[in-house]
Amino acid sequence: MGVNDSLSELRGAIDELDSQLLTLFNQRADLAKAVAAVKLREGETVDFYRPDREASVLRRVKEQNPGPLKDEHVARIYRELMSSCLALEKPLTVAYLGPSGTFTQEAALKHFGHAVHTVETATIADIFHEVENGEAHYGVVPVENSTEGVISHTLDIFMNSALQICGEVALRIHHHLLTNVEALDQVKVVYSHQQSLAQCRQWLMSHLPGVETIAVSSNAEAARLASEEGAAAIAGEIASDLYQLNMLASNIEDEPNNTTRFLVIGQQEVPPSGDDKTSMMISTKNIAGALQSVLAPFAYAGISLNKIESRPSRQAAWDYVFFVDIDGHQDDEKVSTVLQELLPNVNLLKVLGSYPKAVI
Ligand SMILES: O=C(O)C(=O)C[C@]1(C(=O)O)C=C[C@@H](O)C=C1
Repeated sequence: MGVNDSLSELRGAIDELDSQLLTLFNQRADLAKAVAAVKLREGETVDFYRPDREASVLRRVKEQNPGPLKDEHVARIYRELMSSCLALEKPLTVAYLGPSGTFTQEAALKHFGHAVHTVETATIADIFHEVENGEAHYGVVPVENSTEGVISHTLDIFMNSALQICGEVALRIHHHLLTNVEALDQVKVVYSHQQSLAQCRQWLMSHLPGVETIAVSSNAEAARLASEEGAAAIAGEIASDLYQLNMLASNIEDEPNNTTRFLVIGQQEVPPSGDDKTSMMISTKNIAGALQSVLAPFAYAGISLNKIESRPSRQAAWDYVFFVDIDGHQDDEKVSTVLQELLPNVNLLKVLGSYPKAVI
């Protein structure tokens, strides 16, 4: 079959393959249902969702993909396929920062696929509460942006939470100016979340100088206000569809690689997937060289440090907690040896979770 065949012959061949794919997809779904039955038989508390297994399935299809389909597109197809298989095992509820149309919802759907049920919350703290109370199985919280840095509020909540980090999601963030007015000179007010206003600061200064900007609780809320009041909002594409606003200017973020990283939180510890990260919270003793003595053992063991952030501990003035991300899983011998070594030198060491690095 190829370019010399007629359109109807080629479409007939596609129909034939689609029928085979449909049979194979459903055979795969039957196997996932059988896996669920085995999980129920073997465990008292059952985690139907297995982030480590999902990451290795996605990595494997990307590695084995012969093309011409792009690796990332094949991974997205499998992302949705596994999401549907998991929904047959156990329908999952995932909490995100609402209202609907926020980037956190987009991140949740990117990570879990569209077969999960997403529930909105009013604040980041509420996402933690929903998961802690069992109202939601998992939650997705923003943690850092490549332009604006860390979302300190999220880190602060981790200090008092027993939840585990089960995964990470990286989302390219495109901001658009959404409004139903016809031209830029008719825009009198721009609503958005403060992070998004900051990410578009240069664009606002050069295209809407002197126009009032108002920070609100989320970009979706900004879009809702813009549609009600005839104002403008900076938000993403989903919000433009949801609130029926035109895109007067697109991709207005100052930094072309503007990316936000989100964390998936839940009640489960994730086993190694083969390519993992570990996030931890460390409180050092208030003595000279304390931070050095915490970081040096990672370097000696050849463990890469991805990130270190400090936050006031809120226990005493000028007392700090460090949030550290490293390469590797807490069950890896190299990592667990260093964690043991650190214990005598710190006031607190709390592993927030080991989880697969983002695959899609
Ligand atoms: O392997 C499992 O544990 C499954 O439940 C199957 C499956 C899949 O569809 O491949 C589905 C859900 C899990 O999160 C991981 C993988």
